[in-house]
Amino acid sequence: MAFTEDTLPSLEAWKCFVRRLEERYGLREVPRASWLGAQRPDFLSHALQQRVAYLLPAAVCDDLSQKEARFCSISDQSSTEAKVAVPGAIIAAYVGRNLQGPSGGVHGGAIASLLDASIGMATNPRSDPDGYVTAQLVVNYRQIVPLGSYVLALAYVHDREPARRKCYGMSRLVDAGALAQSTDTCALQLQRPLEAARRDTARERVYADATALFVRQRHRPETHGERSLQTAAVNRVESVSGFLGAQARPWRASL
Ligand SMILES: CCCCCCCCCCCCCCCC(=O)SCCNC(=O)CCNC(=O)[C@H](O)C(C)(C)COP(=O)(O)OP(=O)(O)OC[C@H]1O[C@@H](n2cnc3c(N)ncnc32)[C@H](O)[C@@H]1OP(=O)(O)O
Repeated sequence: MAFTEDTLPSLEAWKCFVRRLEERYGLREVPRASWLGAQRPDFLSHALQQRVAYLLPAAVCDDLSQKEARFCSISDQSSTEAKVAVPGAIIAAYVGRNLQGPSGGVHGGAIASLLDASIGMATNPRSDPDGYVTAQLVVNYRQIVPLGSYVLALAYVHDREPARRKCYGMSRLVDAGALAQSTDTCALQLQRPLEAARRDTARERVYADATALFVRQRHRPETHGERSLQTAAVNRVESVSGFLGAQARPWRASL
């Protein structure tokens, strides 16, 4: 997949999303060297200014099948630092009518997928997006998610046992309110977990939460042809999007 200017989110949408995240959560991140910066100096300078480490816009949204998964990174793949796992992640997503479940709200599988993806993003180092896979995911559905909502999955890693290849994470799916409404669905990997991911805050409605065990694979499945890290990450995002889309269509047809 080629990364052209067209496949990136608009700078305005991104600025707006980051500003609102900062307002709500006091998000402050350390900038990285740039792969993206070479292509989009305006993105990089804004990222450096805002100190946001990483941006990974995804196509986990209403018109999943039409939307292309989009990806960009402001991390330096070759640096040692980039090999360090990120302990936090956020996915902002629009959950539309094509994700309707039997409850009349958003389908539980779509909710589980968002929670899983966010913990996966917090668990996997940028240098190795395929390293850890979900071994166990426990979801508590606390409130129906209304169709047509904007939601945030706030994830963090609370425990790692590298010797035993295990990593435990948690994520909360909360109402994004006005925070994400003017932006594309997107995701960020964070160098520090958000405090809000750890506990309920009075400010936001919690729709669901999940705990997960991720295990580092001993043997990787065969892949066809050589894949760059970027391609692997895009594939990962596409698979989450694809799952949500595939899940949604049969439900819509049967209702
Ligand atoms: C520039 C680029 C940037 C890109 C940056 C983007 C990042 C983008 C990230 C996106 C994130 C997407 C997130 C989606 C993630 C999936 O959806 S992955 C797909 C769903 N998961 C799977 O398909 C996994 C299938 N299962 C398996 O492959 C294997 O069972 C596993 C999980 C690898 C474990 O198998 P194994 O290696 O034989 O494990 P084994 O040695 O028996 O066990 C290791 C340890 O784990 C424990 N364990 C294993 N399984 C379990 C279990 N189910 N329950 C409890 N304990 C277990 C064992 O008890 C053992 O514990 P200790 O004895 O060491 O204490």
